[in-house]
Amino acid sequence: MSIQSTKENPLPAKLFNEKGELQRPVSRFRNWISSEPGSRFPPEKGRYHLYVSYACPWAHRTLIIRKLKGLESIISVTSVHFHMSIVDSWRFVGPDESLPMEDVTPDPLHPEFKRLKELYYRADPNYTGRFTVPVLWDKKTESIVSNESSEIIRMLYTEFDGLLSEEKRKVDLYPRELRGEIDEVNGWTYDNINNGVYKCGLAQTQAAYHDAVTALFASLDKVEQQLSSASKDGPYYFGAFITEADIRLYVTIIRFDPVYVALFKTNRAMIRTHYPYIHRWVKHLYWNVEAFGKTTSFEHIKGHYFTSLTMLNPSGIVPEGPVPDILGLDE
Ligand SMILES: N[C@@H](CCC(=O)N[C@@H](CS)C(=O)NCC(=O)O)C(=O)O
Repeated sequence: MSIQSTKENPLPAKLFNEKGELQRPVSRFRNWISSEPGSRFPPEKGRYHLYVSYACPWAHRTLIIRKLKGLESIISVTSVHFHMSIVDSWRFVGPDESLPMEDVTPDPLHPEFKRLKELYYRADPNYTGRFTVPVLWDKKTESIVSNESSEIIRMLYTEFDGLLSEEKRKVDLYPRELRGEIDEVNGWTYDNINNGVYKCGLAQTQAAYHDAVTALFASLDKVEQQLSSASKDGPYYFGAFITEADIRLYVTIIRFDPVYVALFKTNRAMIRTHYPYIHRWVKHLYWNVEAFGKTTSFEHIKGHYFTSLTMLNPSGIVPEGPVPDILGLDE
């Protein structure tokens, strides 16, 4: 069976395989900021700008690291409006629009730009891919360093360390002794959880949905197990300190009950009722660790998914529940 792009499913047909399963395209701009001598993109204060959406889980990763590493005064940020057009992608807010959260402004570098796609065309007039966030922009060469979040976060871990305080330099989110485990966890977390929820929501056949939702909940069970055994050493995925595994998982789990359960039909269970260890872990990060809580906006998150993915929610109505979006630490 081949999947066609239709009014009901306006996403391009090439995003799906013949089984109706979502195939996320690979990112096109894959340069690295590097402190190596002679590097094309050396770390410099004020040179780079991150374009994000507070709604987007991939962009959310970069916002968390920027705060954890204390890069706020080194890398500036702009968030787009939470509404994403399926055809034209993200837009900047207008000068008179006011949305929650910091840095939701017109493009400060190109005030004439209305949409994120103009940035992509500035970097490459022949660009043909999707216009995704995050984008790490180089002000000096007016080009995109990278639009792949998994690589942007790793640049931010170490490449700016020469500009940071001793305390921030010590923040190590990818410690040598855990790299093997983190990479192993990343593989199935990405396939079955981060991208897995999208595979559930955008599946074009019952079988594709069933396979995705089964893999998703089997992986959540595995995470629950891990957090239960790590909890004797501390509140994080590997116990005592935050690593990349916490960041990659958080951005999906924080959106799970408020969005994915309803919109993506991941409703075999909710985190708050069925996964006590995951629930405790996510509440701790949200309430106690600023880099997580202060970069999370339920207005952007709910507004985005329920009004943008109109093929799943044609009325664009944003559900009021669950109430509250996240429970308190002792609830
Ligand atoms: N591989 C990319 C994926 C980013 C991505 O898919 N972002 C979505 C938002 S959650 C997007 O901007 N989509 C716009 C579009 O497809 O038009 C990354 O991790 O950086």
